This record gives sequence, C-alpha cells and structure tokens, in this order.
Amino acid sequence: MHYNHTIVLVGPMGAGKSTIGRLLATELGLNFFDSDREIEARCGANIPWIFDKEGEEGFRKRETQTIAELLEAPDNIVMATGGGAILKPENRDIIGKYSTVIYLHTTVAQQLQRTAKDKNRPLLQTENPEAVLKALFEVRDPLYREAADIIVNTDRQSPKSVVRTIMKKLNSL
Ligand SMILES: Nc1ncnc2c1ncn2[C@@H]1O[C@H](COP(=O)(O)OP(=O)(O)O)[C@@H](O)[C@H]1O
Ligand SMILES: O=C(O)C1=C[C@@H](OP(=O)(O)O)[C@@H](O)[C@H](O)C1
Ligand SMILES: [Mg+2]
Repeated sequence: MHYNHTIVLVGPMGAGKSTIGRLLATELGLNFFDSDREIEARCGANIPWIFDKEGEEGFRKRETQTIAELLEAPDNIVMATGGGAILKPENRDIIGKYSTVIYLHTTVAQQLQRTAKDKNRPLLQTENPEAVLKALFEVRDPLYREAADIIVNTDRQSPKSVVRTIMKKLNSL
C-alpha cells in the first residue's frame, strides 16, 4: 500500500462523507472523525447555532482549527470534512500534506434528496436549496478535483459498495 494512511473525505453536502467515512474507518481499522461533529463538541453547540451567532465566517474559523488539530495528531485517521472545508487554502494545504484525499461525488438531484429532511445544514434552509447546491457546486467542484487523489461517484451505489470501490482504488495507488 503506497498511499498516505490518513484518509480525508471531501465533496458536497449529501455526497455521503459522514456515512461512508465511518464505514471506511471500520474497514481500515482506524478511528473516524467527522469535522462537523468535532466542531460541535469543542463549541458545545450545534452548527445552526454557530452559523446564527457567529456567521459562516465564525464557523469557518472553527473548522480550520479543528481540521488542523485532527490531522496534526500523530495517529492515522479517517476524517469526513464538511462540504465547504475545501474553500480555504490553509485547509487544502494541511489536508494535502497529511492525507490521501477522496472526493465523493454525486448529482445535485441526489444531494437534494439526501439532505431534504435534515435541518442541520444552515446553507440549505432556504426557498431554493437546488439553486444553492448548484451555485456551490460551480465554485467547489474544481477545488475538490484539484485536491483529490481518488474520485468516487456515490450516486447509484450503496454506502457499502462505495467503500468497496474506495478500497480497490486505494490499493491501486
Ligand atoms: N451511497 C448512498 N446511497 C444512499 N444514501 C446515502 C448514500 N450515502 C449517504 N446516504 C444518505 O444520505 C444522507 C446524507 O449523508 P451524509 O453522510 O450525511 O453526507 P455528507 O456528510 O456528505 O453531507 C444520509 O441520510 C445518508 O444515510
Ligand atoms: O457545504 C458546506 O458549506 C457545509 C456542509 C456541512 O457538512 P456536510 O457536507 O457534511 O453536509 C457543514 O459543514 C455545514 O453545514 C456547511
Ligand atoms: Mg457530513
């Protein structure tokens, strides 16, 4: 195996980063961290509260700090990031330095379905979440691609099957 054994999952909301990250960590025998859950634990409040009280900028500062903390620790881990973690050059640098990066990709239609009932994503609590997802995709897709060592489509594959695809691709790096 020739890849960096710390794995970071990037990609848009609803691509499956949190779900697949946990399964992949079990498969690899590594601890799993979801940067969003770690931000919430450190802050003692949930993401909607952070966005409401500190704005997206406040959330992004916490996100950068948390991602750095998790990746600078000595152990190999699997980490799911939030969809916007790719925006900051500092995050891209540290993720690239410490990990093998997997871009989980899906369609906007799937993202909409998978995120519809969840109120924990402040950016999607709007009249037209489809337009938001499309606009975010335009900006972020090139950044995800640039960062990625592996790209996997999660559109028509179960989480288990996505993990199998990832394992094959990791083993051929
Ligand atoms: N490959 C998949 N097929 C079907 N549903 C999925 C798949 N991956 C994730 N989901 C579902 O989509 C929702 C969002 O997944 P999540 O892991 O939170 O995405 P992300 O962390 O990328 O925003 C969850 O309800 C999850 O069960
Ligand atoms: O795309 C984004 O900017 C965000 C994605 C969310 O994580 P998921 O990608 O896990 O939904 C979470 O970090 C926050 O609501 C902002
Ligand atoms: Mg997530």
